[in-house]
Amino acid sequence: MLFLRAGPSSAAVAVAARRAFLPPCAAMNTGSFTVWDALNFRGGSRVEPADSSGTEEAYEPATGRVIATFECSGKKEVDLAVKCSKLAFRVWRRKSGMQRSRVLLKAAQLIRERKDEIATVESINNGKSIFEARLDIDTCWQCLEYYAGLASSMAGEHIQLPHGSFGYTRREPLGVCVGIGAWNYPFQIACWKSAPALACGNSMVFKPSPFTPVSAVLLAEIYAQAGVPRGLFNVVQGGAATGEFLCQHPDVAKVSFTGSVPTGKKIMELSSKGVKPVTLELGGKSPLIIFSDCDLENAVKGAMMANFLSQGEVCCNGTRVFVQREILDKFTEEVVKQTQNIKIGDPLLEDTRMGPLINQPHLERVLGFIEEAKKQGAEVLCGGDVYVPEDPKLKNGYYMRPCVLGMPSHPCSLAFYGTAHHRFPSRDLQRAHRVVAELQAGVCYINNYNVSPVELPFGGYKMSGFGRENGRVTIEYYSQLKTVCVEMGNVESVF
Ligand SMILES: C[N+](C)(C)CCCC=O
Repeated sequence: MLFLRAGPSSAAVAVAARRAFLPPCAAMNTGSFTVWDALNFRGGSRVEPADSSGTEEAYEPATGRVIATFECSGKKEVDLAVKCSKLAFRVWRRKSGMQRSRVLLKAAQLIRERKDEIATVESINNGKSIFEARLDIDTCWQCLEYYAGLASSMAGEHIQLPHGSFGYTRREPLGVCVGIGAWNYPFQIACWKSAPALACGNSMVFKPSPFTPVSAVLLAEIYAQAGVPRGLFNVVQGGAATGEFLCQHPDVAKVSFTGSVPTGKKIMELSSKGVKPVTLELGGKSPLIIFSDCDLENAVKGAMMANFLSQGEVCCNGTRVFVQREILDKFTEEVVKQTQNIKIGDPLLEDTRMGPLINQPHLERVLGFIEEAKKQGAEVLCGGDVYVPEDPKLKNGYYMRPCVLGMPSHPCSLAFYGTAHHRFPSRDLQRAHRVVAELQAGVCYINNYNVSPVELPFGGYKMSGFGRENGRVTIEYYSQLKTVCVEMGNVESVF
């Protein structure tokens, strides 16, 4: 179905006209999926943007096909989305926590019911295996359920003052929040940002990465179906220009971003002009420490989880693996063996465990990192080259064989980037906790890696950002505290 509003740009009209002649439904198969529907969502429906800051194409990484062509939202469209969001906020903020909770629970149930469909879209647009995409979607409905549970727990304090006077605090929502997502976990990021925001009584305008524009609109439809006020959760598509309009908008109260360090800095700079709080969930190149007293089998499994989820395109991956010398050879042998056994291929096949990288430039960048590491003395122990699957429809996909590098003792440019998260397997729990206390990292895993229970706060230290997603603490990042001071006696003026 196609929705148009008055006054779209000529480019948006052109896209809409093209869509009007195309079939309305999309086959959910590798090599044939195409999105004809509008990808912006505003005021409760899919819409073409009112103006444009450029045209983008989204790809299916497995085949290199264009699956969607869309207009990037311009200033006018961003204004309209924020306006809708502001109106919906006025309604939503007055709901009780229990009322908001019921809507979030309904949305969680809808995500569960549509899990396979959402995971399929995610797998096609991102390239990750369907097996993994389903696990991602599980953390999405869990996140909504978790914040539904917390929605009614937002409360203040009562504080007694002398002579019967008193004060109290109210925990209040911020207003229109902006979420800006990354391409590695498109639907998950939209949920991890919107669930706490909405639970606290905020509204949201969400901008997905232009590489993965498709699934956030499904979330918008789900929220609408679950009963949020029209305009509470809007989606604008676009790249840097659209992001800038959002960050600079005077009616935006907060920006939460997941993505690269340079873009995070830019977002912080733009938001600072309006003194807007930001949450930054940025990249990292985290160390993974393997102690010699570990359970080797679990340590190897942990190293695989730390490096190869989502084709290795994960912000908190443990890409620098430090292994105690006594077990280095055995550990390396096992990791190389298991890496070579990873089934690469069509992401929609049930037995595939690794799909293609997100796009051609990214593939070239990763291959370039490997070349650079080799120049610095690293030895390729397996993979690191382009992979061409046998299936002819995948021959233009962005595939690479997963790579294990034996690193020299001196640092490689490949390895040192930022600091996010650490983990190390050890049976000596005293040592584990002692080391954790010394690490400069937002998340530490002991005897596991890259698991994502929504009850636990997630985020980085230092260049990997600040603020947190998930966990109870995130309520504080989507709300503000109002203090009310009540005088029960006469005013004692100093004048
Ligand atoms: C779900 N993971 C694996 C913890 C990744 C979270 C998002 C980071 O890129």
